[in-house]
Amino acid sequence: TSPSPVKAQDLTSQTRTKRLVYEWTGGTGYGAARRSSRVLADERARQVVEDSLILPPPDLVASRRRVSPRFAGQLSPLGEGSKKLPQALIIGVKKGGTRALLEFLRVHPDIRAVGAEPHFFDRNYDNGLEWYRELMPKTLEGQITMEKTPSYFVTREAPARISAMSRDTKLIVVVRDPVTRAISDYTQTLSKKPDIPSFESLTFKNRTTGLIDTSWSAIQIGIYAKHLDNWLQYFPMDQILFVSGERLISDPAGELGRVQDFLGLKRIITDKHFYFNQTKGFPCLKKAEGSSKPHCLGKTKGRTHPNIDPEVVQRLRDFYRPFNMKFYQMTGRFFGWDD
Ligand SMILES: Nc1ncnc2c1ncn2[C@@H]1O[C@H](COP(=O)(O)OS(=O)(=O)O)[C@@H](OP(=O)(O)O)[C@H]1O
Repeated sequence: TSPSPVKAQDLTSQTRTKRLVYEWTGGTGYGAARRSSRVLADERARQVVEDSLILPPPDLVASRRRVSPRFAGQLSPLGEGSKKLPQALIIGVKKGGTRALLEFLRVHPDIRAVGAEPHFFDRNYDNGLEWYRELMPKTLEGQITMEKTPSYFVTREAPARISAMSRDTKLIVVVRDPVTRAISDYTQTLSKKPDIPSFESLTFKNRTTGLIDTSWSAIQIGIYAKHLDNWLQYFPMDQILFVSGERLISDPAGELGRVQDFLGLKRIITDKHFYFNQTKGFPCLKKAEGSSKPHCLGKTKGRTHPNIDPEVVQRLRDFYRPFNMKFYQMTGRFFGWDD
């Protein structure tokens, strides 16, 4: 089959992204002031990032699939309404707090969301938009359809594909301190594969020189500024909202206020909807969507992290600092990860 227009567009984007990434890694001046061997090592690492950031093409599913029951969304009253493509997406980041945000947003009567992660714009794109639309819950006039798939944020093709669906799609990214995010990511993998090497050994290409292995996805995902560059080729900044993963825990109502404003919704989700569950150690909902009972997220959310060698944590903090600074500059928000 001949390539679709979207794929041709993707290729142009790849070239453009590479050029841009090159320009800003060379031109920001971050690190130029203190050119220690560590900084030089970081520069080398950034070069590696530039080459490896373009993630491998997704494992596209060729055949049209039947919609699985686990995708079944919420029903509108009396099952009325129609299925629409999402107008807003939570695109990342993995382990940022994306499930908490979606569960909290579902409390809003004007939001209808798919529970499972459709992975349409990365793994299932070849299934086509109709397949995607079928996954969505029915909505009434004025309601917003949403889904969350955290891997979109680091998928090279995702911005062009989402823009091809609708240039007006609103994008939400929950970001979290990249060092804690990496440890959280590792903790999740460890829970499934207990025999993997230690976090410390996976972090470095060479522990003696301190060269960080930026090809390890746990590290690469946290280079937010670089991934964001790719999105900015297709979407203006005011169409992307950044939610602080830390604030989502310390002040969920505050962050939900910002999200409701961004989506053009009345601020219905407020402080009254949350309580802090001491046992869970996280905010929970007093009443989940469609229920009268309190609801905390499940056991896979809020895992205990292993202790990581403090020197390795410090090395990672040093590595991420210039990328974080760039990210604060781009988004106009200070996330406070480098205090
Ligand atoms: N209210 C509430 N309850 C439980 N957990 C919360 C909450 N708010 C944010 N978080 C944080 O969400 C982290 C998991 O992020 P994601 O849901 O984005 O993970 S995933 O990418 O979908 O696997 C998860 O990471 P870990 O603590 O490392 O497990 C939590 O820290």
